[in-house]
Parts: sequence; C-alpha cells; structure tokens
Amino acid sequence: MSDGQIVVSGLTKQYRRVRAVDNLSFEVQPGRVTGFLGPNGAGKTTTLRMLLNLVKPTAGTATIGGHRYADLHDPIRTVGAVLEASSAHKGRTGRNHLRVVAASAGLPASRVDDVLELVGLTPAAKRKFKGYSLGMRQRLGIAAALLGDPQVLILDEPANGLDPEGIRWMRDLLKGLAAGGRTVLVSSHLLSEMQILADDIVIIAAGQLVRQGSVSTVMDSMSTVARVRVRTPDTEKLTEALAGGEATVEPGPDGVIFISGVDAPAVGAAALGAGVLLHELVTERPDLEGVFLELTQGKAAIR
Ligand SMILES: Nc1ncnc2c1ncn2[C@@H]1O[C@H](COP(=O)(O)OP(=O)(O)OP(=O)(O)O)[C@@H](O)[C@H]1O
Repeated sequence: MSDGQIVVSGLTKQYRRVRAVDNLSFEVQPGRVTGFLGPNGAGKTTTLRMLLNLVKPTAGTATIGGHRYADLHDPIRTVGAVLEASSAHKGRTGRNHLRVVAASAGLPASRVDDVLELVGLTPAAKRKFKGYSLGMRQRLGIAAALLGDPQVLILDEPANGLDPEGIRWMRDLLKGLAAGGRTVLVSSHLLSEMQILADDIVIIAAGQLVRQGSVSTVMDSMSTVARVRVRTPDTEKLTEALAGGEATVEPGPDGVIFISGVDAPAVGAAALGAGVLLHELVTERPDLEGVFLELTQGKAAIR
C-alpha cells in the first residue's frame, strides 16, 4: 500500500442525538488533490477529526498509509493538518510562532524559513501575529502543517475568508504539492472552487457517502442530467428520427434544440441515418454546483 493513501472504512460517529458520520467509506490517493464536499453539517469536520485521532469513532476505521493516526511512527512527518484558521500567541511574530511549533515537534529550526518561503510569508515573518490578516493566518497555518514536510496534507475549509488572490494562491500551492506526489485532502462547500482545484471528489451528505471518483467520473455518472445542444437547419426531420426512443427534444433560444435522454453520439448517428445536416452538436453538462445540489438534495435539510 502506498504511504500516502488514506482509507476510510465504515466510519461512524454517533453523538447523543446526531449520527454525524454514518458508515462512511472512501479512499484518497497520493499525487492528487481530493475535494471533500458536503453541505454544512454533512460531517466533513467530524470525519477529518476522526482521521487525525481527535475524535474517537463509534465504529469503523480511518488509516493513513495503512496505519491509524494514533499508530503512526512519526505523525508530524507523515501528516500535516490545518483544521481552522491558525491561532498563535498574538504578540509573537510569524517566524517565532513557527520556531516554537518546530521546537515542540522536534523539527529543525531550519525548516521555519523554508516553509515561510513556501507560503509566501517571508516578507511578513517579523510582523506580529495580531497584525496578520485572515489570509496571512491561513498561510501561517499551512506553513505550520508543512514544517514536518509531510506526505499527507489535510485542510478543513482552507479557502474560508480568502480573497480571490488568496484563493488562487492556495490553489496553486495545493496543486503543486499534489504534483510533487503528496496526498492533499481539502474539505469545502465551495463547489465551484473544487471543480477547478480537485482531481477527485468525495461527496457526502447527512454523514453518508453520496459519490466518489474523479471530477469527470462523478460528472459523467450524472449523464441523466446532461443534455445535447444541437443546431440544425432541419429540426423537424431530426425530431422525427429520434422519436420512439429515449430522447426528449426541447426548443432553445435562437433555433437551438436541447435533447436529453440520449448522448451526443446517438444524436449524431440518428442525424446521419436520416440525412440531417448538423451545424452544432455539443454535450452540455451541469457544473459541479448543479450536480452537487441534485446529489445532496433533501439531505442538507435533515439537520
Ligand atoms: N461534539 C459534537 N457534539 C454533538 N454534535 C456534534 C458535535 N460535533 C459535530 N456535531 C454535529 O454533527 C454534525 C456534523 O458536523 P460537522 O461539523 O462534522 O459537519 P461539517 O460537514 O464539517 O459542517 P460545516 O461545514 O458546517 O462545518 C452536525 O449536525 C453537528 O451539529
């Protein structure tokens, strides 16, 4: 098994009234950014906390490289986590904060300047934490998580409170870390952002798995909601050619027609068979936001 693979298996957390996580299983691969998505209260934070041994599961297991977090030989060098906007002693500079963290974790002080550079905080290293913006605090949190040069990075809602520039920076950093072979697991409810950032996605709702796979696989699994956009000078003939099958044809603006129930190759074949000229034949997929809403519909409102 790869060192950086995360395996969640039958994971369950029952609080007194709420089943926060319900028999959840999924895998996260190294070398990829995995988006962990769900509406508010879906159980994302609870899952990440169980993965990091901060919350005890009611049932099931969560392992990193085949080991539970509690059994890792060198957790600091294996997993870095940013669970909430970093807090630090207000009067301490960013650099001193990281020095303290490094020393208490038995890591060399030389790593401090490396990670400051990596997160772009070198110019602010000597400024006091109390003067840091939320974006700078996020960067400092990530810097602390990277001190041990871990194989696995886990971030809970890292884009929260970041401006567009900060979000772009975060995206580039995380993609770069994954490209270097690390496992990057990022929770979010910012679906549009995950569509750009993530290679794989795990979608949960009401503590249960809804979908997992590459972004494109999950989109493809929603082919029922994809539609084919067609432009042809002979709408009637094409509609006739498609009649009697699964296809539903609806008129769109400017002479376009939308066909659902069949895919683009089927429409193309029907057109060819009927001798219909096509000017446009495009598969239109809903964006991740639409897929997400459809997949989690109803479940978001459960709690
Ligand atoms: N310590 C706790 N005691 C009781 N219930 C809890 C506890 N922690 C979380 N919960 C409940 O478990 C459910 C899942 O919460 P969790 O924070 O894991 O969701 P989330 O997906 O991270 O949501 P958000 O995006 O809002 O943080 C919620 O209903 C929450 O109220």
